[in-house]
Amino acid sequence: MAVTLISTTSFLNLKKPEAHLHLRFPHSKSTVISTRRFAPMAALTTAPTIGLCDTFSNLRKQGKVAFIPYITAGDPDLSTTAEALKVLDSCGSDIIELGVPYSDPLADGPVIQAAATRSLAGGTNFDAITSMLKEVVPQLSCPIALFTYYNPILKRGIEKFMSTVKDIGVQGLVVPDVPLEETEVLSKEAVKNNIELVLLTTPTTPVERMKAIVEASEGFVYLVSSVGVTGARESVSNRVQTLLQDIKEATTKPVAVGFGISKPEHVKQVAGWGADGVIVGSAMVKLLGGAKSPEEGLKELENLTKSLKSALP
Ligand SMILES: O=P(O)(O)OC[C@@H](O)[C@@H](O)c1c[nH]c2ccccc12
Repeated sequence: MAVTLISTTSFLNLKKPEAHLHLRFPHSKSTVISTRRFAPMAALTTAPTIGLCDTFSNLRKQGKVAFIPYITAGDPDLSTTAEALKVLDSCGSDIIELGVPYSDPLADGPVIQAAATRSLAGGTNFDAITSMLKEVVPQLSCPIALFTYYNPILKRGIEKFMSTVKDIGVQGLVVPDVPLEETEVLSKEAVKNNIELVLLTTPTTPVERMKAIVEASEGFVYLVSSVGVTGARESVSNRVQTLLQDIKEATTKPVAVGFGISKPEHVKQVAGWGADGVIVGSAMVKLLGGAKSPEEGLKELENLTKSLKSALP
């Protein structure tokens, strides 16, 4: 079973990595946003999950669009996260994006920032997440998307980080605050560990930079639908349609759209514009983090997933 640890590159075109501490994600042109997987083992084992790219090509053959939910690991706690992964998987998610909580999630809006704070306050750390994944991944039929910022990777060391996540069957990597210029370092280690490196492009990424990004992206290209941070929006900008066209002129790689998507009509619209996948985060996180009990959160997560998934071709 392969877990896809998707780590994004280069939301911010940061000449000096320390600069990102003063920048909000994503920005005006000046800070061009480029873009840069617990019970005893073998409890239930299924065939190894295919990778990101293969997941998309299988869906493409069936004329389907990937549904990719995001939740924050450890919010409200890791055992609920383990259950949530199974719920999302059984409700038909094609790739599940799981966030590693981080103290300075500059690309995240209030919902996901609060989830990260709760999770860290509850003692969640990277080792606990990977041991949970080691147990849960064999029970899932879809690759998990685990989301992390650059510091946790640097703190652990890129090589050690990559081999650790590979051991849980990870196939991809995405980090929102790493400069595109440093993508190469991640990419080399990623390839060595058979990890697909997913890169992101945004509405403010200049065409030439977007082309370099989609060229280097593995697995799929993440199109950030709107400027600003993550968070459910009332509507999805029509600009996504032209952004998708521009990207599809530059590459045949699958493109998944994220940011702001939270309703079936959003999902329908983005799929209708030609997206190969839709990513829904804050709307999911809000249900889990805001519920009176984990059971209630899981039930609401199931309902939202089913309603969004059913809106997809
Ligand atoms: O929360 P939204 O608006 O539905 O967007 C998806 C987003 O949550 C997920 O892909 C994500 C979580 N944290 C991020 C940081 C940067 C880019 C993307 C993300």
